[in-house]
Amino acid sequence: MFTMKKAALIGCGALGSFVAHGLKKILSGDYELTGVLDLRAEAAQELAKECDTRACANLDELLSDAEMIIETAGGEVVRTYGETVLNSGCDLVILSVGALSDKNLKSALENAARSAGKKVYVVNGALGGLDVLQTMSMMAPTTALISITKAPESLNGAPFLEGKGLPENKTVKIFEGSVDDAIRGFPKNVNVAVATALASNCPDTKVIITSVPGMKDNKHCVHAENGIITTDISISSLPDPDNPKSSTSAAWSVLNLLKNLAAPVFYY
Ligand SMILES: NC(=O)C1=CN([C@@H]2O[C@H](COP(=O)(O)OP(=O)(O)OC[C@H]3O[C@@H](n4cnc5c(N)ncnc54)[C@H](OP(=O)(O)O)[C@@H]3O)[C@@H](O)[C@H]2O)C=CC1
Ligand SMILES: O=C([O-])CC(=O)C(=O)O
Repeated sequence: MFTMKKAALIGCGALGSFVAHGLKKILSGDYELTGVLDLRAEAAQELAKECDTRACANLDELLSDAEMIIETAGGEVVRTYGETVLNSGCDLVILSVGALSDKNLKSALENAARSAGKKVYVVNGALGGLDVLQTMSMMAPTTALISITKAPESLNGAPFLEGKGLPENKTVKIFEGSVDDAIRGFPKNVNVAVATALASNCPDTKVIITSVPGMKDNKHCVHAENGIITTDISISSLPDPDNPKSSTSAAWSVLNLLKNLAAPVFYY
């Protein structure tokens, strides 16, 4: 039986705020939001006030009253806090799955989760269909390609672009290469690519990133094959009004995971 769970959140930006409000509005029967933490103390204080919870000053304070930590902050938080969260006896929900492209970090988190008897949950995020990719990889070796298309303002600022702005008047393919190079070059844009590679167990997943001026949606298309199943997953979703790099659907996928964990029937 699922009993009321104490959930706390790291990262009070666009998606974290959406998740915190969603927890209060639609999941308050199953989850209590016990605290929020952000690098910017004022962001945490504002969200805490809006959601009637604690603004915590550090991780220890956040962990002091939590059974689950939801990361909506960025890969660095997964790297620096992940093991501590699990060792403290909390489950960890990860949005910045790009961090798991680091194999050492991934196995350290797996080991910590196993020893603590806790789980790391990787959400579908702005994509979807990770279950299909994982099922395919169980059946047979799977190959995958992901094509990511966004407007220039959703991509500008990525380290790969080295400060250069993308053209506002023409479509440009700006990247074609490996998942590891993609997440290094676009850490806030291609978490979906790392999720694809991990779920399909295809480290050679190819990534294509295209900038399309005037594009309204963030679009993610995965093509995967294993000789038995061929799948095409295509998701277009609106950028978050507070952060055009991120799709609000990614925050919804966190809420949906939490809903599934609390429900008697799990739509996996
Ligand atoms: N899996 C998926 O499909 C998707 C994953 N993502 C991931 O989700 C993350 C959050 O997205 P979004 O909400 O749009 O990003 P935002 O930049 O709007 O919010 C991130 C927040 O986390 C804070 N933060 C950063 N580092 C730390 C830290 N060490 N401790 C506490 N707080 C910290 C930031 O503070 P500050 O502003 O000071 O840096 C900021 O307030 C992205 O970075 C990306 O990695 C996003 C979209 C889809
Ligand atoms: O939200 C999106 O469109 C996808 C994204 O930023 C990511 O995968 O990092």
